[in-house]
Amino acid sequence: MTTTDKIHQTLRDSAGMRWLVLLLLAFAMFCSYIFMDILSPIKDLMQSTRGWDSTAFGTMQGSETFLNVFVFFLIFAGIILDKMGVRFTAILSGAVMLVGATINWYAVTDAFQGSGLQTWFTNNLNYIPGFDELGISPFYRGMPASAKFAAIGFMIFGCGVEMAGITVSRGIVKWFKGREMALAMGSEMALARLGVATCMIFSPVFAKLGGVIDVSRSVAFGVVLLLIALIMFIVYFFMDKKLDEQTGEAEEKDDPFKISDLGTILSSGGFWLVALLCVLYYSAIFPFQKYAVNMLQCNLVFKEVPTDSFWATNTVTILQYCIMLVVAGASFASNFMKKASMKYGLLTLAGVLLTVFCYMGYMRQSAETVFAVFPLLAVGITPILGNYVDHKGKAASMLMIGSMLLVLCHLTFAFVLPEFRDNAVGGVVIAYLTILVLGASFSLVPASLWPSVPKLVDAKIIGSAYALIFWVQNIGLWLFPLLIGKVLDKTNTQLVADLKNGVITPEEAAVSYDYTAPLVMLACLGVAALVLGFILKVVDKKKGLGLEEPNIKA
Ligand SMILES: NCCCC[C@H](NC(=O)[C@@H](N)CC(=O)O)C(=O)O
Repeated sequence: MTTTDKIHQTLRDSAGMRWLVLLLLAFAMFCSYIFMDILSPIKDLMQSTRGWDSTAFGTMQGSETFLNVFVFFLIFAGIILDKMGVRFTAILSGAVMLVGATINWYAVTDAFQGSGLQTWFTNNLNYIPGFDELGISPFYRGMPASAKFAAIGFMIFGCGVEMAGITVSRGIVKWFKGREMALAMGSEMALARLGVATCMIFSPVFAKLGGVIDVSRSVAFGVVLLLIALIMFIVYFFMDKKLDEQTGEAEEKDDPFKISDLGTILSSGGFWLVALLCVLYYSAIFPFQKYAVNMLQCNLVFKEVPTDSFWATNTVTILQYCIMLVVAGASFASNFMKKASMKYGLLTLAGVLLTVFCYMGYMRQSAETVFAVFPLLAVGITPILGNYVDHKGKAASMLMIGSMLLVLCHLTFAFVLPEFRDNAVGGVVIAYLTILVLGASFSLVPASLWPSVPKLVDAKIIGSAYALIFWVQNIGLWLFPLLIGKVLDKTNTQLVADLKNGVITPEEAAVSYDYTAPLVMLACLGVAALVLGFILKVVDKKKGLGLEEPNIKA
């Protein structure tokens, strides 16, 4: 390297620095995905210790998207990102997440119980005029005070986490465009999936620590992680500042963002195709994730598992988590291996571990351990597929294949799985295979969708473009969990009546739903996503959008 080359080298040109930046951003997202689902695995404890029934729990969980969707916070977040730049917005989003999470934590502590605040919330904030009539209010009369206050915190956290999501995406584009951008995004998403698995395993552990139940400990664990996320964003701030000093390109000053830029995004046909594909695809995945364990309970017969000791209940799950870490590491490492034999060796190891993983889930035989395989494939293959997009392209084709697999999986859950209800082995095997294929689909689409956005809009307005896509997507993420619940009740009228009349117990009813109709509804979303994927491929070919082109041109 000559002296001149050295002078022109920026932080971004150093692979080590680039990947350090990715680690900072991805770890912050890992922490925020943990908080996002921190209460999901302890729904039962929220009911027994804080009196949150399913409606209170669901309403509190749903509050996350409220400000983003109905108060258009995500749109403002995009504008802030494009006006103020990545590093300012990263710190702002980290701080907003932390404030929201702290309120959420205080709401579930013992200190809140019996406080003046609890009395006030019990008597006030029963509805939001206008929203209540539409059935979209995050509060209702009779909602426990702690759930109302927690919902306020979760709403604020929701603004921060989605703002962080678009900021991290734009940060990755800034540091990796023209380099390993899809691999970087894939690795970031793989770590986010690991975050979901982490909270599923560790949240109950913290809540039950030392044999004394305290749900606020789980939330406190999440708050501490969000503090670490903020520190990660602060470190990122200084690295990003240094980069701008080196390149002399202050993104937010050189070519300031104007509101009219939003019109430019909205008038792009390619952008709309990707945004609609995103809402259709993610609406068939994230909302399904909330019901998947119950769907398996309703379609398979599981043997009783001892719950008397922590280790009897959790050993297999913790081992599965360790395997997941190894698979993630092997997948990530395989992208950097120069020798093909090493690469295949690591992939074979991942395959063997995957088999062990499935076998343990089968031995443990519970819906949660069977479904635990879902993030595993996504963790393992998202970085590999990202690497493929970087070097070979084919993003539009991957979107189509991913949507096709999604349809196939939902139809298998709807029509094939129920046929194996009395066949313990056959049912579990079909469930595993279908969940694995669904996990592959959940790698194909995200790994190709997000890195395609920078090819459709100008770099200056990429933050607003991501924000608009997230906003459209959030509408689906709010609507479909609600619709699945309503369709379930409407298509299981006998069950609902029997439960009401006391013919069956709530425990029996909970595992006896017929999921055919909601699953067909989700498969229809997949068909619509497939059609859009096909149109996108045709448009890409006609207009030369470059979606099938690799990110790294030799
Ligand atoms: N760099 C990729 C960013 C998108 C990742 C994507 N997450 C979302 O779309 C979130 N808006 C989801 C949510 O709000 O729950 C993902 O695949 O996880």
